[in-house]
Amino acid sequence: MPNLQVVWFKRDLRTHDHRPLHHAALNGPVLPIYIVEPDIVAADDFSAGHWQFIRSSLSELRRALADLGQPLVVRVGNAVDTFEKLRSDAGPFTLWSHQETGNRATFDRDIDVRRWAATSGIEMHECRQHGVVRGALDRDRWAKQWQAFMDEPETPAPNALQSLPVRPGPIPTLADLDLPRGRFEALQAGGEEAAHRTLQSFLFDRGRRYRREMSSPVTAFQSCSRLSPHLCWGTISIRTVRNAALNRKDELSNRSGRETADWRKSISSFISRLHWNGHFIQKLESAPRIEHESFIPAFDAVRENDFDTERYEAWKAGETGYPLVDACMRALRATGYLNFRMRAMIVSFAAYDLWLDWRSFHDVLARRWIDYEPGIHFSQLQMQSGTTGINALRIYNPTKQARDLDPDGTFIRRWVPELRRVPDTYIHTPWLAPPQVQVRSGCRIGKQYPKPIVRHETAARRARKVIGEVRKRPEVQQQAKQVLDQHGSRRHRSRRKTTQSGVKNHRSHSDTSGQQQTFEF
Ligand SMILES: Cc1cc2nc3c(=O)[nH]c(=O)nc-3n(C[C@H](O)[C@H](O)[C@H](O)COP(=O)(O)OP(=O)(O)OC[C@H]3O[C@@H](n4cnc5c(N)ncnc54)[C@H](O)[C@@H]3O)c2cc1C
Repeated sequence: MPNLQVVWFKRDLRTHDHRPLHHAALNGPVLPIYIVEPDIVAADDFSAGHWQFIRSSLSELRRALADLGQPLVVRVGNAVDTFEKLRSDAGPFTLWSHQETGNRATFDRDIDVRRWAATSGIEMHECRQHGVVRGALDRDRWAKQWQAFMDEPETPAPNALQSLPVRPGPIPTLADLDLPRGRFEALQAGGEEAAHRTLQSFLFDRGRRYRREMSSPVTAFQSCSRLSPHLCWGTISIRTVRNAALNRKDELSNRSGRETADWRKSISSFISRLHWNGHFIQKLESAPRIEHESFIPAFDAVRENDFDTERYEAWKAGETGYPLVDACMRALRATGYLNFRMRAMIVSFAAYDLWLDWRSFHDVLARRWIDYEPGIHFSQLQMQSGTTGINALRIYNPTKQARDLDPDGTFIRRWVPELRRVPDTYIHTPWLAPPQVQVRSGCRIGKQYPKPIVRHETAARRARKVIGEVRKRPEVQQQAKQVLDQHGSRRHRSRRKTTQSGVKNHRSHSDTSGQQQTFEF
């Protein structure tokens, strides 16, 4: 009897383009397993929303694998203990999984599993995912390596799996895991089928105006791909998404007309963002310390003693008095989603206007993003908080963002019902509405809706000064050069310009739509 092949599913809940599954099936009977790890579920960065998405994905994966012959097995417990029990029950096996670039807990867990495998006679194979490069990294060649990885053929799901005498085990509910029901209203559905439907509807229906509409919260929920939770929990591979986008681009190349031109630009913008996915995850892979420490450690001292509970709670609850910030925080809580620009704005507001350390609020966002991808999350939080040392400071003015991106207050009124009847003139600055207007619209400032908890202009001026001074220090400039060498994108080098601190920096540039700035570093 050939050796048992165990496929360990983690953030890769699919059958198509799943190399561990494909290779395992070529080598013997396959036991597909997902391990629910209580320590990881109980951590500050895990939420009921995540579990809802994962759970629906697991149910579908179980059905898909059952159709092939062997349903997904689910166990609750520590990974090493689970594998050790399997070894003592079933004898030695070969273990297959994807490499994972996760948080510290999963990083340590993977080290433990590797160590256990090495000392237990278990052959273990970890396949690449996301185009991230493990081990020694030459950033100059990274883009080429990413490209080569993406150009490799997609692997099909196996035709059939041998049925094994093993109890599948229940997939725990939220209650089983002691996870409080979130206040979600419209969470995206998990599963491989939903991922493919989402991809198709974006490429052939919703995505035409993506390039122009990606930054406004009014349009982004519909016009952006919405593939992020699927990419982050692996219900579709980034290679499959990229190939589908490239095919669509080819198909459009033979056509003309305005609509086609819109489509072409949108698909090109989308493809470049897929590249960023790996680019950002690579930073955490290369420097796991950025989960707990700023890229430039000197920035850790800048805000760490200034935590203000009242400000933090107001931001978290969507009660800051700035309508677009509050609408975003509430929309995120209800849907698990925000588009890039709004994510950047709420972080900028927390970090600069409220002067909160990114480490003090990262977990709220991690729990709320349904697409929590640690590599992107930590890199972006730090970029938007000014702690990388190499990016131009971008302090978003929340009132200007609101006027530009939600001019008539559609999004604000949807998520901040207190402001529903406030006239257009005051929807972005309700605190300026005369008392009689406040009474008429049923929204008195300080009663039904708070007055702004900080003055943006004053806070932004102070933040720019403090961060600018730190950046001028010679040791910080030295560290910034190292950060750029280790993590900086090698694309668009010619666009870099020298900043006031002397550090080579990326100039932020806009899509021709003038909407979303591209932030690569
Ligand atoms: C503070 C902050 C935290 C973020 N945290 C996450 C996170 O935890 N998980 C996550 O997937 N994205 C994160 N992003 C990046 C980005 O906002 C989301 O990828 C995007 O909004 C997801 O929506 P979409 O799939 O509709 O995106 P689309 O615009 O349709 O993009 C398609 C895909 O490209 C990738 N992508 C797009 N923009 C970026 C970017 N700026 N950086 C890296 N990859 C990108 C994502 O995989 C995304 O799903 C964060 C951004 C900020 C500012």
